[in-house]
Amino acid sequence: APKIRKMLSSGVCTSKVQLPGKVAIVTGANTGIGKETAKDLAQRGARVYLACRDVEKGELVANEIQATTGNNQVLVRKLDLADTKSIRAFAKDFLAEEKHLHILINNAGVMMCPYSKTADGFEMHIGVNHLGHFLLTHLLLGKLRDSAPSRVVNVSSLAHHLGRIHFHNLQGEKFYSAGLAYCHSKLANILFTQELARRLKGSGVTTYSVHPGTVDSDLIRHSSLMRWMWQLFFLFIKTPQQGAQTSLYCALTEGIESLSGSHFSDCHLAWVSSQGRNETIARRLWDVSCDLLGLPMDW
Ligand SMILES: NC(=O)c1ccc[n+]([C@@H]2O[C@H](COP(=O)([O-])OP(=O)(O)OC[C@H]3O[C@@H](n4cnc5c(N)ncnc54)[C@H](O)[C@@H]3O)[C@@H](O)[C@H]2O)c1
Repeated sequence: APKIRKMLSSGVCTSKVQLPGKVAIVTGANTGIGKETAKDLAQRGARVYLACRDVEKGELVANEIQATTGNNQVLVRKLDLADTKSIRAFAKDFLAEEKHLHILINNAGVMMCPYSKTADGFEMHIGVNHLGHFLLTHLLLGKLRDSAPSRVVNVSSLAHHLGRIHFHNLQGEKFYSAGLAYCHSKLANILFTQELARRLKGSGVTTYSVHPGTVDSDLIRHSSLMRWMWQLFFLFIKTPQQGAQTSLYCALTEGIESLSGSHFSDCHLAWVSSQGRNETIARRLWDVSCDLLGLPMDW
């Protein structure tokens, strides 16, 4: 099965780029796609911060990555994207301890979890997947600008095609479906990427959104239907290492800077839904996100 999976997975990042002296952050790096992304960046010599909710699990993974790559610059820091205090504390400590940030991979995510709220009262999918990463990027942007050329990769999903940004129901106030809440948040990742690219034009900081493929990971833990479908189609499902390739492609490949704001899948440009290409919605989502997080709108 692994051989067949390999054949079916066309997207492979073939970049030979090495990263000595470069600094990267990967959110949700203690499992799945994030762990494999962090491992590859460490293999290339970067100092990699594993930004994890569970520091103990993160330390185990950091030890494993250090042992397999021989890179001891793999560090774990606490980050709970469901709590803006934790996000601010992570950013404050990082900014104090590091001079540079070259690669930010906004990878962490929750999918189809039962209705719940973040510490700040945001619905969990939009709160963690979109608002948490929006705030994190905001807080780290100065460092990214100072370290340019630098990149922000937002891990979205093909599921964004089913997403809609309903501004009157952004937090599931009027109606809620866990499956759709995930799709909406992944659409928000794409709109954020595009608006960020527009605002960062000429700064040397570029940004990309990614669909990693359908990947065997813990993400589907909340849905027995998804687990059943994953088993049925297991030959078509990527390993986490294969799932990391498009994030790596966007973080590393030279010469894609003019494609800042674009969406990628299988290491190629990918189609985005019509809502995902709507500049008016992207601008309004930016403003609403700033409002919810108490941020200035012109960052
Ligand atoms: N697996 C797939 O088929 C698939 C498909 C499309 C998109 N994606 C996206 O890929 C990304 C990675 O998912 P994965 O498949 O590796 O799943 P995963 O569940 O293995 O990884 C998600 C990571 O996010 C972390 N996380 C969750 N809530 C967090 C919080 N509040 N604060 C900090 N970290 C938190 C988890 O601890 C975990 O490390 C997600 O953004 C997901 O939406 C996955």
